[in-house]
Amino acid sequence: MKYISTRGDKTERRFCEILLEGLAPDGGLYLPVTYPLVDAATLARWRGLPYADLAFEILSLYIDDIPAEDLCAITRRTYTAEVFGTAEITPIKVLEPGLALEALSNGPTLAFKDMAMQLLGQLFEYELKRRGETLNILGATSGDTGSAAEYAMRGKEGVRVFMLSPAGRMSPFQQAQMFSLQDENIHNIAIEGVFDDCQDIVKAVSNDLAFKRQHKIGTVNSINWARLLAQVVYYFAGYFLATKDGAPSLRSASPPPEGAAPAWGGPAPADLADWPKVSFCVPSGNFGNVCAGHVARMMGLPIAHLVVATNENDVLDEFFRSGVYRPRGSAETHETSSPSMDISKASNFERFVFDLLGRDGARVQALFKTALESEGRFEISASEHAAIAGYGFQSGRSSHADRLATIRDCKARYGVVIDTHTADGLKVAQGLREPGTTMLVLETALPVKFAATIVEALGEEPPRPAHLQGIESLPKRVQQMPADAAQVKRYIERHVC
Ligand SMILES: N[C@@H](CCOP(=O)(O)O)C(=O)O
Repeated sequence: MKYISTRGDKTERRFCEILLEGLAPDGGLYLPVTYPLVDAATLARWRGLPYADLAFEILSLYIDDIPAEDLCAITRRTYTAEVFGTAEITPIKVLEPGLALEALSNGPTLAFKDMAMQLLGQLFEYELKRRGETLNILGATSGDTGSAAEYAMRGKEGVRVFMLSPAGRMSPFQQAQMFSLQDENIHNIAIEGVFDDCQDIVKAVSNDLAFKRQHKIGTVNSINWARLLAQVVYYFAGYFLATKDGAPSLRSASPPPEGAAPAWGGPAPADLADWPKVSFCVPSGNFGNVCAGHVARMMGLPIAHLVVATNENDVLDEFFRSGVYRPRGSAETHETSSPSMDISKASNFERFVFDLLGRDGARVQALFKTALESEGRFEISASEHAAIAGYGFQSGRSSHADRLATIRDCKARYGVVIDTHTADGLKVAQGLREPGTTMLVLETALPVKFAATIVEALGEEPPRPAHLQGIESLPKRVQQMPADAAQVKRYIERHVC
């Protein structure tokens, strides 16, 4: 499989190249030239696989520059019951018939980010060793990516992490998870600003190609295709678990009708037409998680709807309702009780718009660079807006009051305590359920990461794993600085060999 940029550079690159490169040189994001389509026979075969082997099958469709036996060993090393708590890796918790949570937060840092980051740690280590190179990872986090990346990369040979986070805006638990790490190769930088300022710095540094090459800068955010690819796997796993008892009889595979699909993939092959459909509701900030669902759907996984759930920072909900994309500035970005989604410029949104606009890189460049820089907004045409329905997207927003009510209701009705982001997802999902279609809400994190809001909702502390007792009082290792890419670059220069 080869990869191209969303901004018009059609140079085709291979997986390991873009794994280390992150952002494309023209400032765009990488996507595969086509989405490989799965048919009924393939889905039927995959249904019974352990998670690690399912990951291997899916990754193999996109990675042709790592030998199969090495890739298989990597996925088997990554997705183990020891690391993710259960043999299923992403079990589902049925709340009531037709409504379930997909548990994604049983990894080392108690958030769904571990699902991809543990794999990235293995892939980086493998590829760097093979090349005899080192990598300096520059990342941005609103709370969960940072700790997942640091836990996955700590102690890894040849890898250093520089993680930018918005000063004072993450929960005390999230800050403690990151800042208590004392490893030499981990650098925490608290930026005086919001997450978008951190992400802008990552992009500014990555777009300085001379600096990027000289200091071997890579990224672990979902702007890196490898992150998304790893996340595609749990849509398939969730689908199989949700349809375990309702699998249809299988027919022999037949190719999709000619002309039914755009050149880069989708819709589902005809032989999947009578497979049950599942909808996914995805709490969304940087649009990476739900963009992985878009990729799964383009591959033919029978997904009815991909529901984008935002918090009070509702730029994406506004876009899906109106066709207007108007990212907010720092002053307009609300500090909420689901802080990991306090994001107003969702990076991966560009990937979806690239597909929506017929993969017209020049148009994407005109919208995401020219229009956003000059006018701070863009609007797609009415027919383009109407076309969104064909991609299965729906959206909704949640507020602090909704979050509290949903956490209380979920505990009272189902005996399940959920975190604030998952509550945003469940709230939006409840408003968009359809009879006969199971809705899976993707769990974002465990409630202990946002204890103050859980106490506000339920009057009780959420359960905390024994090894994380007292984490907030450990010594902290963090450097604070203004939102200034030049200062971050100087810091990196001083700390790389
Ligand atoms: N919600 C994220 C923000 C970064 O998103 P990513 O998926 O691009 O890494 C966080 O918790 O840090």
